[in-house]
Amino acid sequence: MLSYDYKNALNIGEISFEDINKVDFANAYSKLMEKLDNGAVGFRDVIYNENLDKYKFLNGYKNVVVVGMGGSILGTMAIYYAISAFKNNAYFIDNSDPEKTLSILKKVDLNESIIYIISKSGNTLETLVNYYLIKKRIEKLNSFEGKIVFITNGGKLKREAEKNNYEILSIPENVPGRFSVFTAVGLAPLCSLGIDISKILKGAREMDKICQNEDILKNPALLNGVIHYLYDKKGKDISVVMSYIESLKCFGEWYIQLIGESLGKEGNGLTPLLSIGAKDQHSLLQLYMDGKKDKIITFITTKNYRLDEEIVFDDLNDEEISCMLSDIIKCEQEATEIALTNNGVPNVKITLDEINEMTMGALLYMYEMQVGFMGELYNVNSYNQPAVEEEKKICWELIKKCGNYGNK
Ligand SMILES: O=P(O)(O)OC[C@H]1O[C@H](O)[C@H](O)[C@@H](O)[C@@H]1O
Repeated sequence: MLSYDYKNALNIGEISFEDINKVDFANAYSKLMEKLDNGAVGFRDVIYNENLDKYKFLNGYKNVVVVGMGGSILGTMAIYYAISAFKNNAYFIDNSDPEKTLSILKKVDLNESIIYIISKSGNTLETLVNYYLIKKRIEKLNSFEGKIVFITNGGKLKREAEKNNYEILSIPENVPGRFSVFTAVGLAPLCSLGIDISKILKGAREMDKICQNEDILKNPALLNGVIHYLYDKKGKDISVVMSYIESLKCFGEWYIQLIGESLGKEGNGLTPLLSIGAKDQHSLLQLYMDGKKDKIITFITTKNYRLDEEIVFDDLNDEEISCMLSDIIKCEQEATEIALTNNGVPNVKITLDEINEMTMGALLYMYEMQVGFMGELYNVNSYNQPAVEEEKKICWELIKKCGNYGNK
């Protein structure tokens, strides 16, 4: 399903098994397991407890519109675009950019749509405003033939849903937003999008069994967490995920929030970046090879590409080469891995059998566990984001000063 290769994190000689064993990862392991066992944190429970029957009524709509921010939408996009990147019945409204939102609302027929308004707090400005844009359009229709489902636990949006008798699905309170893809937040829209959510959860459960292993060399989440922690302490605090599968672009956005927002506390944290191979070999490889040595690269590759074709072409010496198209990108990834290793740039590799529901469930769950472990290593709370609140207060004050806000 998924394999993890860490040899090039050790080959370059900056860290050793001895360094790994000096890290008190046993303590990090037991602290995370305690939180998961006593229900303080619920992102493991949900992959076992979700009753999928409640999502069956969500199918049969031509379009699926998802409105949300951060953890309320990025996991869904990560899985949808990985598995169904070539379909176009999904519309994700995940920003306050008028050009993006209004161009989507101009082209989607809301009468043929199931519309998800997703916000755990129910108070997120962008989701609230985007909901009002949809509400305004629905009120102009003679009759609304589509469906609106709110996925929220409270706040203004829950009050709005109750007032209008919309369907409401809730999110377990002990599952933080950026860990909520395996709750209704991801499962409901993914079910509407025709994704087999039972296989998503099956993949996550298989990865959970692997991540329950106290033997660090058999626990990719724990080992990858310790390797990134050790390299951070050596000044390599930029974590680049370089995916040689372009349909993982949105997974990259999910990864960036998960790592950045979970660990960026009290002066700690990694700077997560996404690179897409092979194209970024022509834009960022120069920096990775010969710029500041402050990065660790995680390659994500696949054994099988879902589309492939034999290609016959002449090389630069006019000699004929015959291979599969996938051989080209696989050679490019391997060459980049060798070049970076030769240049002393630490790198690890995750190889998926192929992109499907199970491997995506496993990949996202592995990183949820990794971030859980890393929070214990840094001794920070992986599950809150207090520093984002200041901007929100300032923003609401600024909004009140513009437009004919209430009783100005
Ligand atoms: O789900 P919501 O309550 O709307 O929150 C959406 C997002 O916004 C918050 O500000 C946090 O930064 C994120 O962790 C969260 O995922």
